[in-house]
Amino acid sequence: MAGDPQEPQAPQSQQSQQGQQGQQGQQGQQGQQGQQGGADALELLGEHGCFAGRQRFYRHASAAIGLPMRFSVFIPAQAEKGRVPVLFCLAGLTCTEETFMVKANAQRYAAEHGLMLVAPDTSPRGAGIPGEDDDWDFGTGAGFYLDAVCEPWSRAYRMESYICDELLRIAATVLPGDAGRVGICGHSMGGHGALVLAQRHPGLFRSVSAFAPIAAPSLCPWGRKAFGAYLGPDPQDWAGHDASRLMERAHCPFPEGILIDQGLDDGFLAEQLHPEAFEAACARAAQPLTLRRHAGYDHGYYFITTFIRDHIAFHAERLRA
Ligand SMILES: N[C@@H](CCC(=O)N[C@@H](CS)C(=O)NCC(=O)O)C(=O)O
Repeated sequence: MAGDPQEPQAPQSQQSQQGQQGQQGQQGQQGQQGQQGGADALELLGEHGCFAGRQRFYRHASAAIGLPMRFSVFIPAQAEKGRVPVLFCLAGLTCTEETFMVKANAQRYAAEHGLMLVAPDTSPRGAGIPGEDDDWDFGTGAGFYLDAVCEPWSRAYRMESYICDELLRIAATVLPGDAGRVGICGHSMGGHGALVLAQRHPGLFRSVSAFAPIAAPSLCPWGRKAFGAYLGPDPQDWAGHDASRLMERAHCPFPEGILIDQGLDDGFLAEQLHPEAFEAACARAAQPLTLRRHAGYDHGYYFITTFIRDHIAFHAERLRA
């Protein structure tokens, strides 16, 4: 369990989480950074056998956030033979680094395809910012996967840098991920994160999908509340962090398509999610989009686990080369 620090029972070859790059196959430019100075040292909090691979939970001192951060990773058995493609899995409001791994059943399909899964926490924790724990949809558990520019949030709420610089580097150096084959998916706030980070960092992420994403945060209460505090009161300043507004000014950033699943019994759909705005933006941008609307499914993980197999296969196909 991620919340219980325990003595790791890692195999001998994995007890040190640094300096094993040479055994994990080829490493790219980012691998060089991971070897210097021990800045990316990881503390193994828990490890479990899972579909012939390893499910691990880590804590580390995050330079991007300035606080300890936790993340989880599923390493498939294929990593014993060399670097493997990586899929970042971003969870929604109130979730932790544990939620997706425990509830989505993604490991079963990631093991089949040889994909490594990385699930970060959903915000910094314990930043000491007044009000950070007051609301379930803002502050702790609600980092929105962006770098805040407004004080006091900008002191720690830097989830975009954390994921795109720090965690990606760790995944491809200390861990056996391939920096050239990285995809991103997410749920709700994490779906927003996936659609936005993929568009903001097209060189990093080669595939993108989402479950019930907050697809037009400028238009919904969750997004307005978070963006207003993290990015400032002027909605003009939010355009670069809104999946639909980014797509409106793009031209087919993902020629191999984007996959979104949305439950039609989702209680947040009408007020918070706005997939139709992203759909319209994709049409304008000539971006292929598969947006599947499913009667009878709500916002939760029973919905996600129903369709996770398709998302893992979608990413595996695009990350294979
Ligand atoms: N405010 C409610 C709703 C939060 C919620 O639905 N969070 C979604 C993401 S937006 C989630 O994935 N929750 C975790 C779960 O369903 O296990 C709560 O605190 O439970």
